[in-house]
Amino acid sequence: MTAPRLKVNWPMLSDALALGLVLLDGKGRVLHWNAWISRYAGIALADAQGHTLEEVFPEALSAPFRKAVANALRHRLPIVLSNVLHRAPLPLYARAEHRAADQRLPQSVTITPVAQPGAGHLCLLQITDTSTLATRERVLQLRSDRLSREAVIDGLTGIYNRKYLDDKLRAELERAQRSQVPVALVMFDVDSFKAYNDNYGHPAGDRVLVAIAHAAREQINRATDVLARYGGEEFAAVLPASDKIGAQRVAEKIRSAVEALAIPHQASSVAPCVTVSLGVACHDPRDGYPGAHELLELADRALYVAKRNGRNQVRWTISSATPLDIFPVTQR
Ligand SMILES: Nc1nc2c(ncn2[C@@H]2O[C@H](COP(=O)(O)OP(=O)(O)OP(=O)(O)O)[C@@H](O)[C@H]2O)c(=O)[nH]1
Repeated sequence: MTAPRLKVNWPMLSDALALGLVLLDGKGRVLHWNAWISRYAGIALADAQGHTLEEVFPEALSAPFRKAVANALRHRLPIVLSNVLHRAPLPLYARAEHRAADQRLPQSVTITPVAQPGAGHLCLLQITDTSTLATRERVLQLRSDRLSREAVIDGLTGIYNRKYLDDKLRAELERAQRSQVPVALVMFDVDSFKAYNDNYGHPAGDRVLVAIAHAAREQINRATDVLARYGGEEFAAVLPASDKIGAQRVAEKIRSAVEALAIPHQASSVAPCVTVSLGVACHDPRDGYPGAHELLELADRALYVAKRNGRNQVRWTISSATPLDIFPVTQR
């Protein structure tokens, strides 16, 4: 049994397609295009037939597109212009306001050489609208940006988290070694914070951490400085290209900014308000190459001395220090 023969109306069928079709002759002149192209180009087929695409779209076809069509006609090379590298080769617009703003429809274009007996070599262009793909890509990009941000940001205070600071400290120590510039680390910790939580409640304690983070951030001016919540009620700042004078100044500014917040703390063993103790470790590349862990330990040791000596103060040390080389900054 033979299959029933159907006389297909190809032009009608191509007009029903949800993609653009353009057929060019061997000289690159339009032989035919479908209704989809007429709609998005805003040009009737009759006005395009017999003209090259440069003549039809004098307002700029992308250079890679023109080259790809020429290669298809001259060397019979098929090509796909993906929307990643070539977002919109043809001036096609979904809406009039997009045309006014030259906001082209995102497209993917497939260019195929076609041998037509009796008519020489033709070239078929298929153009698909990739705007939904582009929207999905944008959404995925936004989501991925958000996830990358969340991975390095502390949820409570909005400043960087420990992981980011550890990475940054390692990178800055390497850079310090290469460029022979100093780098400093400040660690600070809220004084009598257990007593604060016990007295005012955990949510009030959280608000104090947020206020301290914001106050400290305002004291850190350089774009390359990084302030992080290092864990619990402990914070840290990496100060690239800072020597001990600069780092001591920043640490003292943080100390007095927290004091100036004047957050009442009746249960503190130090002052009637919330205070912080700070330890600074400065690294001069001429003293060798300490690891991040070593510098953190030095800053922590200085912080410990600040705590032991009465809190609400800054103590500092340098990377070539012996365990006893911890010096005061805060003047009393
Ligand atoms: N509200 C709040 N409290 C926290 C958070 N993380 C840690 N803490 C509390 O911080 C307190 C730290 O207590 P300690 O390590 O004893 O230190 P401290 O009481 O501040 O005493 P010094 O540091 O010696 O002045 C603990 O009670 C923790 O529960 C947090 O995210 N929010």
